[in-house]
Amino acid sequence: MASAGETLLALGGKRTTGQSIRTQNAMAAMAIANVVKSSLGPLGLDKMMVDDVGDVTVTNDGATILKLLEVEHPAGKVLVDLAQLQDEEVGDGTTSVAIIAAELLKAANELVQQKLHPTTVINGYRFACKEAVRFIQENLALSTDDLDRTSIIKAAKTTMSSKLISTDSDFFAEMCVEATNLIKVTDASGKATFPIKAINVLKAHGKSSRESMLIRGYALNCTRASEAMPRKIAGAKIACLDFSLQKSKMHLGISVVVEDPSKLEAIRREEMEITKRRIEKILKAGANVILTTGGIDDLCLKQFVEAGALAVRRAKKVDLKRIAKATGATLTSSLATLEGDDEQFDPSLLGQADEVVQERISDEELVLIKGPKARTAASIILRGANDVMLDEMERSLHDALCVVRRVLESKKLVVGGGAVEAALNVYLDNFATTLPSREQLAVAEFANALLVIPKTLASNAAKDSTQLVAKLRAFHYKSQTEKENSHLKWAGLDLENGNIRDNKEAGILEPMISKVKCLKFATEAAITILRIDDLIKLDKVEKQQHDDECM
Ligand SMILES: Nc1ncnc2c1ncn2[C@@H]1O[C@H](COP(=O)(O)OP(=O)(O)OP(=O)(O)O)[C@@H](O)[C@H]1O
Repeated sequence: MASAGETLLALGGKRTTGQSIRTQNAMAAMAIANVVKSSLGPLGLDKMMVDDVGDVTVTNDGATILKLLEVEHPAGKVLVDLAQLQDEEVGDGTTSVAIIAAELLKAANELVQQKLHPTTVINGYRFACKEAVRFIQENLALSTDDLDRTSIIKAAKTTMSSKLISTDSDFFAEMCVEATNLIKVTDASGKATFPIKAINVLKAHGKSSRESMLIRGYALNCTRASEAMPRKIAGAKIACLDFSLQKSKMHLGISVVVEDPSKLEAIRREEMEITKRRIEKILKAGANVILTTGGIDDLCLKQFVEAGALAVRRAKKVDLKRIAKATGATLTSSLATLEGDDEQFDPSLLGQADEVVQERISDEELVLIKGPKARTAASIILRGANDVMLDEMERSLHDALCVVRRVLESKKLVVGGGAVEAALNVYLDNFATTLPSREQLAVAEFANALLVIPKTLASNAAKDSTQLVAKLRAFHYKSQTEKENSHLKWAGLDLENGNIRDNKEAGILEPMISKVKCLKFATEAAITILRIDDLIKLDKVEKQQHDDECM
């Protein structure tokens, strides 16, 4: 039987409308946010996820937790997508965005229950979000002049404070800032960008995380194909190939009928000759380092050894793409020319680097491409006890790299530890009273919903959240109403001591873009779900019945 708000469809399915669907969606969003809530902040805890084949993931990253949850509820899925979006756009703040969105939705649902039209709530939320972003940009952002290397390191440390590597955050923050600076690219207009995908992160079992290292250059987790090849090549000319240098075989489905048995040997020889000729062409173009995604036959290795070249087989395609970008090479998938005649390998396809060398780093042999000509490159080798730990270290490092990049690109920071949320709460609360329309209620609820962040941070740190947040609001009220106390706008939570402190001085800094995007995305997601007032769910077609019909 259908429950209240649900009607049965003639087609075979269910339709849920009005308040019932709104409450259902808000509850689903809250359920999802509650999963990640306890992982927020420096004293938040980790989650252990075990998938259907028994793979274990231990993480504190909101986006990863939500991705692994396999949420089925449509409104819940919006929240999962929201966290992914924040992850892609900013890299950090994924837990916060899910929590704020769920809180906004809960508040909106209550307003609608009090007979405020959803459209009014939506307008109020949009208005409040716009005003909040403006307030952050004008009053809460730390200007470019205050930014130096230490501030960037502090921002990286803040994002790592909640992660597994928090105890070594000084060490890793330095490493992230150095690595990001290494891959700086300045375009023609003089604008600097930091494509952090160019940083290759390798993971190696064993030793402690402190023994992780940064390498200037691209580290390829492969060794040279033969011991007879040189270990080091200076003035490297690099060919990046996406095909095998093995005995060439006929394509599948092609058959050659040979009537004369003596011709068989000739065919075999020619098969080998084709590859030999290819290698000759590559070497003739000037290549002395050959990297390929495919295999290299032992017979062909001889040619490389004789030419004094260094060849690497079975490299990952993604690595070769990055090496090609860094050295100015072109990843070549065949030697065929457009004219269709004989195969060619043009010297312009080669990339250049100061040196390519095989070195023993930690316990492994790696091929390093040092001083690439087109762009600089950086690699980080992570050390850790086991896979689970290394994976989480990689995720945390990724978050920190994203934060460093954002700070370097936008050059704006805000203070963390609930400072921004509390300041916005006080400001929007006052701002709401100046609005003579119904939207006033929605703006006030928006302001209240933001307090979920300091409240959760405090309760995760086992502190009295009600008292702490009240104290924090009082500080921010003073900062906004008394000119001589304006420095109190940097007041945030001191979670270790359960107090309020100047978080700017304490070095709890976050990129401004992370907060701004977090607010914008959370508001948009809440609005998307709030707009729904009808859910039509069709019944699944019974497979058994379908099979019977087919028989
Ligand atoms: N030392 C600190 N003292 C007080 N608050 C802190 C401290 N370090 C971080 N925070 C706060 O913790 C929150 C960030 O927590 P966390 O890193 O767990 O979540 P997230 O960044 O939202 O999501 P994720 O890291 O999972 O993508 C921010 O609000 C930040 O201001």
